[in-house]
Formats: sequence, C-alpha cells, structure tokens
Amino acid sequence: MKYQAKRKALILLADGTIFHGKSVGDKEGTAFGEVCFNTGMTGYQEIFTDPSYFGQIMVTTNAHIGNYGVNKEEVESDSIKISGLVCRNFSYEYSRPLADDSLQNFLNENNLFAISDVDTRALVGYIRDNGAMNAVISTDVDNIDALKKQLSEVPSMEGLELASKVSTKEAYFVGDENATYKIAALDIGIKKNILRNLVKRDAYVKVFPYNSSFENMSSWNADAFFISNGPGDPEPLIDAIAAAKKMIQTDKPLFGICLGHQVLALANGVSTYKMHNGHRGINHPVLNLLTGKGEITSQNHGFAINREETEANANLEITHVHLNDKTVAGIRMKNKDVFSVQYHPEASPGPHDAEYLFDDFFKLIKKSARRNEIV
Ligand SMILES: NC(=O)CC[C@H](N)C(=O)O
Repeated sequence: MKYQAKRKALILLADGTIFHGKSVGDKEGTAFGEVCFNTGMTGYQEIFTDPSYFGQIMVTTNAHIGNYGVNKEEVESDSIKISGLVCRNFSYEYSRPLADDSLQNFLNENNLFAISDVDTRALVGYIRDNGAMNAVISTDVDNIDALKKQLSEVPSMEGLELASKVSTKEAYFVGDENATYKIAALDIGIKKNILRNLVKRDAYVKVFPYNSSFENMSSWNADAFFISNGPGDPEPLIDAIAAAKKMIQTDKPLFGICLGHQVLALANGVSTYKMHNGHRGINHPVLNLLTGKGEITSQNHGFAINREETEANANLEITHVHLNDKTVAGIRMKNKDVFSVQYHPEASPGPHDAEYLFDDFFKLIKKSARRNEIV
C-alpha cells in the first residue's frame, strides 16, 4: 500500500528563501548543513554513505528516490554521511531482487532526517543561480524565526575542517598481507570502493588516520602513498598537507583523489577556492590532455584548485580539464611519480571510464619497485 507523507516540512536557505514539502515517514526533525545537489539518476545509497558529503544537505534531482531499496554491500562507508535529504517523490515501496531493505528503514537506522514532495527542480535552479549556501530542513514550520537564528550560527563550509569527523581513529589494514605491493593510504574520508580498487590490483593497504605524520606512515615501508577523498575545505588540513610535502620528496609513487588532489596542490603551493556551485553527478565530461581522450566521470566536490597558479608552477603539469567550465580536473608532478584527479575514478556510483588511473598508479608502483630492486 502506498504510504502518503502528511507532516509539513520545509527547507529554509541562508538567504531566507523557503521551499515547502513533507516529512519522510511523518517524522519530526530538523537538520542543518550546506545545501548541494547531485544529478545522478542512480546511486543514492553510495552517495548518502560517501564521507565526502559530511555536513551537507543533499538534494537529489532524480524525481524518484528509494524505488530500488538498499543493499548492504553498496555502501561507501559504515553509515550515512549526508546531514539531511531533500527529494521529490520518496518511494516507501521498492522493487529489486538484490535489495535487502527499504531506503526508509536505512534512513531510520542512521537517524537521517529527510523531506519529500519538494519542487526539487525549482530548488536546484535556485541554488544553481545563487550558489552554494547553508540551509536547514525542518518540520518546525511555524517557527521560521527560530530556525533562521539557528541557521545563522551554522559555520560556513569555507574554512571548515571535516576530515577529523569521518577519518578512522586507529590505523587498519585491508587486503591480503602477502599481496605483492604495500600502499600507505591517508584517510581524510576514504570511500570503500577506492580500497577495493587498490586491493583487487594486488595491494595490501594500511589506512592511516587523517592527522598521521609522514614519519609514522613511512615507517611502514610501503611501496607507494595514497591520499583519499573527503569532506570540507582542504586548506585547514595542516597535517595532511605537511605529510604530503614530505611524501613528494621521496621517490615513491603517490596518487591523490579529490580532497587528496586538493591537498597535493596545496603541498605544491597552489591555493584552492570555493566554487559557486560544485560538481556533483555521474556524467561530468573531462578531457585527458595526455591522450586526447574524453572521459565521463563521477564527481563530488565544492572546492577546486587555482588554475593560473597551477599553470605557473614549474613542478606541475595539468593533465585533465573539466569540459563544462575548464576547471583543473587532474595534475601530475614533473619528473615524479606523483599525480592526482579532482574526480572519482573508483566511480561508485558512476561510469568506469577513469578506472585506468588505478592501472596507471600500479604501473608506476611496479616501475618504482623494479628501480629499487636494481639499486
Ligand atoms: N569528494 C571529495 O573528496 C570532495 C573534496 C572537498 N571536500 C570538496 O568539496 O571539494
């Protein structure tokens, strides 16, 4: 039987704009965060559990959310990381042989407050024109002034360090300890599918907490370093930037994804900035300048690295460009086995066009391992 949400709810943006809706499951609730939207037509479970989204209220542009349920394998971390959900039609029923539960139960288990029946097309158009901003979603529809006051106290995403909220507290290992290669990964919000991609290429990975020192990481004597994706502004990540500066002084390969790409740029003296609106979706076109090939990529970022400073940096080369707005989508260090991309080659959700980047990383690791054997 189709369930109808009845309890009134709203989303109030920091500039005072309001869009009305209903509370999913008729629950009472209030949630704060920076509002953002993802244009992927599928992959909601991976998106909700991606640590890069910590602190954000997600607006989904697909008109139907929940209709294929959830599957406990399809998570990018052990819990939901978005701070709230705004959608058009929430499906209380689901249909898919591989689903093991409903999205509604998954949201309840994770205490995630969600609102539906919102004109998400109008809301997304508004955010696209007016830029990223904080917002509150709430069933407290008769207390707008109180919500406005609370919303004004929510910190801006710009300058916000969030890696510490999602990183592991203790180092841990993934994969088979007899695997051919060892990779030391800095977890500033790592997605599970990145680890799967490293392990399936014959690596044993040690995942280090966000504030680990280079000395701590390098004492494990890995063949290569990796810096993960993650939430928040990259600039306050002082420890990660310091560790990256030392990683690039070694002759070991280093690969950075998204927040890791931004940290690598900062370690090279290139600044980052907050975008008017980020890139969040699974059909973002990127040009690989090294091969001349186009790639359709999965993206999720609200910050980017400064293009002019990258071009002027003698140690860096731009390898990938986002074709919609010409922002920097990938870099490498000249004469080093060090490279990074602003997007998500591990996909999940999304296309597999960019998976070759993991193969490139392992080619560098093999080359470097041979070099060390000869020495
Ligand atoms: N996916 C990510 O790693 C996101 C990086 C960073 N938090 C940004 O929004 O730009």
